[in-house]
Amino acid sequence: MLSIDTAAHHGDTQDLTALSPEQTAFDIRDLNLYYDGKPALEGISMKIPKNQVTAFIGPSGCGKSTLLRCLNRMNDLIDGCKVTGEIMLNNSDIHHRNVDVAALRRNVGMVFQRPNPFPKSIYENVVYGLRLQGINDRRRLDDAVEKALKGAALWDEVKDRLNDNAFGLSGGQQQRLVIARAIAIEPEVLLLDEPTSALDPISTLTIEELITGLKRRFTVVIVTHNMQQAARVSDNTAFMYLGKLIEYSDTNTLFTTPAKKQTEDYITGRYG
Ligand SMILES: Nc1ncnc2c1ncn2[C@@H]1O[C@H](COP(=O)(O)OP(=O)(O)OP(=O)(O)O)[C@@H](O)[C@H]1O
Repeated sequence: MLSIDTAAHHGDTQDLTALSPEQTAFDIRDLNLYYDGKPALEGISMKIPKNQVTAFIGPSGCGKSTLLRCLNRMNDLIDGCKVTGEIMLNNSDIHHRNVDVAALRRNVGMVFQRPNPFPKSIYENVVYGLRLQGINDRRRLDDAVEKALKGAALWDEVKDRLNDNAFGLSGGQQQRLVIARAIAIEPEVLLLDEPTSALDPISTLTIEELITGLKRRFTVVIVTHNMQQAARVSDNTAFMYLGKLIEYSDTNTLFTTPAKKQTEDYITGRYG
């Protein structure tokens, strides 16, 4: 029996291979990725369900962040990076030549390990993406700020100082501000790359609670080093090792009755 508690957020087991197109956010098909000819992802196929939290876990260097970055084509920015295979989002491959990559990245937002607010007011951080879209109507922006900050569980802490510089916030508040900035433009998907690894335990807990709430409006994909975190926040977990997807199932099954010995060895702390 493994000691990780997955009871908090999960219902029944689910068969992730049997998701219908309507239930599926990403359908990844035989994805391979090479950095300067060296494989970093090999033959990844998986369906990531809509409005759930899916976690990527595995030892350092196994390809978690690389796979996450594939989902909004952030790897395009890396020289020498080559991708083969398909990633279907809303029934079309995000690699298709007609895809507007900027629009894709608006629809598939990303939050990184270290909070990266802009050197601007709290308010201007949140409305940044809206202003880029040409929205300047004060009432509309005010409403969006309130909605996004409430959605990021930060409103009560900052509502009386929206014009203060974002750098005056704590690290945990800055990370929630960055999440507010990402959700203000109403993406379908939020990618979180180790969003709490630079935060203290209390801020980590606040963000974990927030993530659980976010899935009502967004599909969430999170990379985490922390297995307890994956167990606490995610509905589904993918265990990766050396660029391969070793096992992928609902979180409860993966942590209580893993099908593969490699998964069991990892979650029981035998390596990694
Ligand atoms: N920009 C890059 N150029 C070349 N190789 C890279 C690049 N980014 C990652 N890699 C390599 O790809 C492999 C997977 O790295 P990746 O960062 O995706 O793993 P990870 O599981 O997220 O690791 P960690 O948990 O340490 O962040 C590693 O061997 C890494 O060295």
